[in-house]
This record gives sequence, structure tokens and C-alpha cells, in this order.
Amino acid sequence: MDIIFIKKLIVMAFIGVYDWEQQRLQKLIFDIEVGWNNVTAALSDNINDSISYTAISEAVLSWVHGKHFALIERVAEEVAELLINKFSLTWVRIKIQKPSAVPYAKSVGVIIQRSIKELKN
Ligand SMILES: Nc1nc2c(c(=O)[nH]1)N=C([C@H](O)[C@@H](O)CO)CN2
Repeated sequence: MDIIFIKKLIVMAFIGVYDWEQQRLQKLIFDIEVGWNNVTAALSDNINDSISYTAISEAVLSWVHGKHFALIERVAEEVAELLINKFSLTWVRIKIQKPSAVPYAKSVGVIIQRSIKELKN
């Protein structure tokens, strides 16, 4: 399995467990990896044989930007499900950082991996 990836996609959302966090936008940073066989696209040199990282980025932005969530775990789960369903993927890995959450840490966050098999169960 090959991988198509996006690193450090910045999306603003109302994210957090505290009331004040639901009043102001905060930055989330996404690293996304999707499993895809790149051989066909490499041979054809045609984007239609691949998944556009632009399309993936836009899908994540339009799902998350400006929305309200409590936990970043929830955001990660929704994005994993969205990408698997929208692009007929078998596997995704989503890392979300919330860099402003812990003052003395550079960043905190979650990493999840989901497969189509897990989602169907
Ligand atoms: N595992 C998690 N821990 C925490 C989260 C979270 O989304 N997942 N969120 C918070 C608060 O919203 C925090 O970021 C406010 O600064 C705390 N812990």
C-alpha cells in the first residue's frame, strides 16, 4: 500500500471542553495519510487514477472549519469517516494537533488510524 499525505493543514474551529473555547476559533493542525495504490496513476500520469491531495484538503476544511466540537478525538473520528466514505479509501491515519492547548507544551493532540473494515463494524 502506498500513501498520499498532507502535512500541517491548518483549520480553525470552535474546539474545546470549556465554555470559553466555544466562543472563539482555535487552530487545529492536521497531518493526514491515506492508503492508495499509486501504481496506476504513475503509469497513466492521470489525476483521475489518484486521489487529489487538494480534494482531500478541501474536504477536511469544509467539514471542520468554523464548526463546534468538544474533543479533538471527535474531530479525528469524523474526518476519518468522511475521507474513507467520500474517497472510497481502505485506510487513513489522522493526526490532529491543538498547539495552543497546553502553555508549556509545544503541541498536544491525537493520532488515529481507521480502516473501512473498522467503520463497517
Ligand atoms: N484527550 C483530550 N484531552 C483534552 C482535550 C481533548 O480534546 N482531548 N481538550 C481539552 C481542553 O479543551 C483543552 O484543550 C483546553 O485548553 C483538555 N484535554
